[in-house]
Amino acid sequence: MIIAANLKTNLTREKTAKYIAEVESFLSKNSISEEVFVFPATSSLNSHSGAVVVGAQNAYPTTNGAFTGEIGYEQLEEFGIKTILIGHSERRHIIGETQEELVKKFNFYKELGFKIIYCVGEPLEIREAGFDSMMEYISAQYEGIDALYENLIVAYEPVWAIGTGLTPTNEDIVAIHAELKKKSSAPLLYGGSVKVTNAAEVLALDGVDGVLVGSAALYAEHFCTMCEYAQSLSK
Ligand SMILES: O=C[C@H](O)COP(=O)(O)O
Repeated sequence: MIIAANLKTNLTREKTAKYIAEVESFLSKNSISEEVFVFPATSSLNSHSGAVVVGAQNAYPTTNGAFTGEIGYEQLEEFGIKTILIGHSERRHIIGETQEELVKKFNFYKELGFKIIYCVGEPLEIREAGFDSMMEYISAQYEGIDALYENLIVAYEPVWAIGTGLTPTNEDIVAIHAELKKKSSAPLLYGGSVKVTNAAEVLALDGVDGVLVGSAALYAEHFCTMCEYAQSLSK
């Protein structure tokens, strides 16, 4: 299974290094062989070797150049980063990235062979419009994306469940994942208010190949416990 921590705009470089070391040591002591990813803030990226795969939360589709405030492949390559999150709801809805921009980013990092965790998910008003409208909205987020890309992982994250403590019902997660599995056979993660208290339940659901965790992952101990749950449930 796949357990991913998105640290968002949290933790300093020093605290991130400690965090990754703690997770690494836990995985090793407990012989955990699940796929574990950590996405630190850009300023905390660093080279890492071990079981934890460190990825970028974002990067611009360029090797280098005049793109003030952005980083490109050259800055990722320095640290051996070959994994990237694309399409996270905070990038879509807060930063305002369009599908067209995400497609460019996807294609650029795909060409470089990156592992891509591509996020999709609907806001509350779309969810309230019913299942068909919701699936139509999510389908549009697959437009221009190579769903057959061999290094693709998809994360379904309802926008209204992110950082809110709200989650869809288990039945809803299973139903939506079943629909999304028709679009891509890539591993499919669930994200949105996954905590140490519900992670085992979510991980056990049909069609859930792992979780993408934000707030709760900031506690290394909680994140490690989720990795342990994944190991014991491994399917
Ligand atoms: O990338 C992670 C998701 O945005 C989930 O965040 P959350 O666990 O704080 O709800």
